[in-house]
Amino acid sequence: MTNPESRIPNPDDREAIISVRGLVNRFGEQVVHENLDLDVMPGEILGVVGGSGTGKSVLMRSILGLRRPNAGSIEVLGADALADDADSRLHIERSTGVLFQDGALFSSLTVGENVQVPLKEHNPELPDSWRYELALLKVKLAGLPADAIDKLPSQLSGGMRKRAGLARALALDPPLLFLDEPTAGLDPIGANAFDNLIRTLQQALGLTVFLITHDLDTLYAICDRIAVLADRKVVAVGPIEDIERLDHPWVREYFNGPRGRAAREAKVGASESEH
Ligand SMILES: Nc1ncnc2c1ncn2[C@@H]1O[C@H](COP(=O)(O)OP(=O)(O)OP(=O)(O)O)[C@@H](O)[C@H]1O
Repeated sequence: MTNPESRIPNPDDREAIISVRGLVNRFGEQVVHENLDLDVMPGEILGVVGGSGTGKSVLMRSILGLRRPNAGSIEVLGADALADDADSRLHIERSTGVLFQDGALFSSLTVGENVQVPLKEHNPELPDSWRYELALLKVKLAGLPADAIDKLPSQLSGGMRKRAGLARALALDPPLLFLDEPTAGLDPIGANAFDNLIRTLQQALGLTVFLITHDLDTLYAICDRIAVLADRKVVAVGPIEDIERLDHPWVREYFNGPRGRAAREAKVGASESEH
């Protein structure tokens, strides 16, 4: 019999920071998720991939409590994400930052005012000058120049708008960050810079990141594990080396197509030049 005290800790024994069990999501006749299970581990960047319409955004919305699933359970940081009580909702809201695909900034507010929205909502007691300073810190953390704080979203480039959205997502210092296709619409250099920013912030702030993407370069460059959505559930989760060998039709086509090969070769080239 194994003495429990002599067991060597296994990283997989860590408790999940997000735990989804038996998730079902339906829209009328359309079944998007059927008994979907997923664990997100603390401190990881989990890349969530899958064909168009496989339910990546619906999964994220369910975890965030923005959509009530038809069945299943979801725990976020130990709280029941589907509970109706205000305390659980507040706990999850305060612990999660979200960057939606289009940045979802208020177009009539400056970048600084956008970043201050969650601060005003959750820390109304803070003096205005402190809120401004905190917003400035987040703007700089997101890699924007300080003068971007007084600009309107329409005065920024697409890449800068994403960074402004990221600054707002970080406003409350959440341990959990959700990113929906963060590099979509960015040119390759901008996308690469954004990947590096996410990795740097994740390491510096100890974030756990749930990242929906179609971008193979992002998967190879910064994701610790990949979750594949197909056939209405998560068909596999693991490091990319394991996922790319998976015998599943969508996975074969995705990872072994010309883009998959190019991303893999770029990763190999990058690790060789590091040594
Ligand atoms: N509010 C809604 N009402 C009806 N159907 C919906 C709703 N939201 C999502 N769906 C459907 O659920 C399915 C999954 O949508 P979802 O946006 O999660 O896909 P996705 O994997 O994120 O796709 P993509 O990669 O194209 O962004 C789609 O077929 C979509 O049409």
